[in-house]
Amino acid sequence: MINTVYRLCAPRRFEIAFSDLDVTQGVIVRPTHLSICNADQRYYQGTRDIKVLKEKLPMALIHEGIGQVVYDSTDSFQPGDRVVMVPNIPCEEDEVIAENYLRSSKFCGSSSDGFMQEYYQLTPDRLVKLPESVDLDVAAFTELVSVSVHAITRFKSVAHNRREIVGVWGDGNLAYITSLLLKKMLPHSEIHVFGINREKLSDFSFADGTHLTTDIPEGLALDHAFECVGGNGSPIAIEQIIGVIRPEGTISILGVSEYPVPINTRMILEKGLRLFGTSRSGRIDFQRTVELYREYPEIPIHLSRLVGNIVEINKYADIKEAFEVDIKKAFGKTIMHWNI
Ligand SMILES: NC(=O)C1=CN([C@@H]2O[C@H](COP(=O)(O)OP(=O)(O)OC[C@H]3O[C@@H](n4cnc5c(N)ncnc54)[C@H](OP(=O)(O)O)[C@@H]3O)[C@@H](O)[C@H]2O)C=CC1
Ligand SMILES: O=C(CO)[C@H](O)[C@H](O)COP(=O)(O)O
Ligand SMILES: [Zn+2]
Repeated sequence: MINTVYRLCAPRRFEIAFSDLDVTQGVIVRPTHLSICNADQRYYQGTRDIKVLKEKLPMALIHEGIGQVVYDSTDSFQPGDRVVMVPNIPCEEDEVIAENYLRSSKFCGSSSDGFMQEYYQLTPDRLVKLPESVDLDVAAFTELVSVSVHAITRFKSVAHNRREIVGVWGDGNLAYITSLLLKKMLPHSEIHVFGINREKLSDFSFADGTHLTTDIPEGLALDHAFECVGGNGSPIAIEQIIGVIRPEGTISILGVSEYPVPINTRMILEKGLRLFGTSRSGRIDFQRTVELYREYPEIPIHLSRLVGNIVEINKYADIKEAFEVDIKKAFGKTIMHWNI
C-alpha cells in the first residue's frame, strides 16, 4: 500500500516522500491527533548540533500521538480502535536495561521516522488502547505523560523512604504533568513547584506550594527533587536543587540540554546525593498511564489545561504553520488534527 511520509529535510523545510506498506505485517494505524514536543522543535529550528542534523535528516518528526486502527493482520485490535502509539521500538530484551535505555532501540522522530505519515505501521505491542471517554486532544500527548510516569516509577525504586517534601523545578508542560502525577503516585508527600513565571505557576492549583526560584521560602528543605527544565535553565535549576535538598536526597533529571551541564560535584559528595537521568518511556509506562487516566478521571481534566493551540492539518502548508504557531506559544501543547 502506498503511504505518504512528511519529512523534515532541513530546518524549517518539509518534503513529501512515499513508502510502501505491506499490510500483511503488523497493524496499520491512521494518525489522528499529533502533539509537538520540544525535541521536535530542536530539529525543526535546527538548534541541534549540525552533525546530528546531517546524520538524522530527512526524518518524519513527532513522537507524541494517537490514531485509529485501520487494519490489523495480527487480530489484536478492531478497525476503528483508538490507540496511543509507543514511539520507542526495541529490537531486543534485557533483564536489567529498560527498553527505552537500550542503545539498540529506535525512537520515532529521533532515530527513525515519526508519526507525521498518512498511515503508521507497527507491531501490536507498540499500541495501547485508549479509554472510550478520554479527550482526544489530551490523549495526543500521552507519551509525555508516560515519561513522567516512568520517571516517578524509577524514583520510587531509587529514593529513600522519607518523602515528606518533594520539589519539581520547571513551570512548563513536563513540570505540570510530573507534579500532577506525583500528587497521585505519592499521595502522602507535599509537592512544591519552583518556576520563573508567576502566571504559569498559578496553573499548578494541585501543588502544595508554588515558588518563584528567586523567592524560595527561608528554611524550606526538600527530601527529593525532579528537574523538568532543560536547556540553559538546567544548570541553574540543578544548582538550586543541590542547595535546598536534604542530604541523601535523590534528584531525577529529565531536562534535555544540547551541551554538557556543569554540576556542583563537591556538594553532591558532601550531601551524598543520588542523581539519576530519565529519558523517554516504554510500553509498560503507557499502560500505567492509561490505567491512571481510568483510575483518576481528574488527571485528564487537569491535563486539558495544557491543550494550547489546535491546528487543523488539511494541506501540506499547514504543517509548517503548526510548528511556527508552536514556537510562539505562551504555554501548553500544540495539537495537530491530522486530516492530511
Ligand atoms: N526526559 C525526557 O524523556 C523528556 C524531556 N523533555 C525535556 O524536558 C524539558 C522541559 O520540557 P517542557 O516542559 O515541554 O518545556 P517547557 O518549555 O514547557 O518548560 C520549561 C519551563 O521551565 C522554565 N524555566 C526556565 N528556567 C528555569 C529555572 N531555572 N527554574 C525553573 N524553571 C525554569 C521555562 O520558563 P521560560 O520558558 O520562561 O524559560 C519553562 O516555562 C525540555 O528540555 C524537554 O526537551 C521533554 C519530554 C521528555
Ligand atoms: O522528548 C523526548 C521524549 O518524549 C526526548 O527528550 C527525546 O526523544 C530525545 O530525543 P533526541 O535525542 O532526538 O532529542
Ligand atoms: Zn518528547
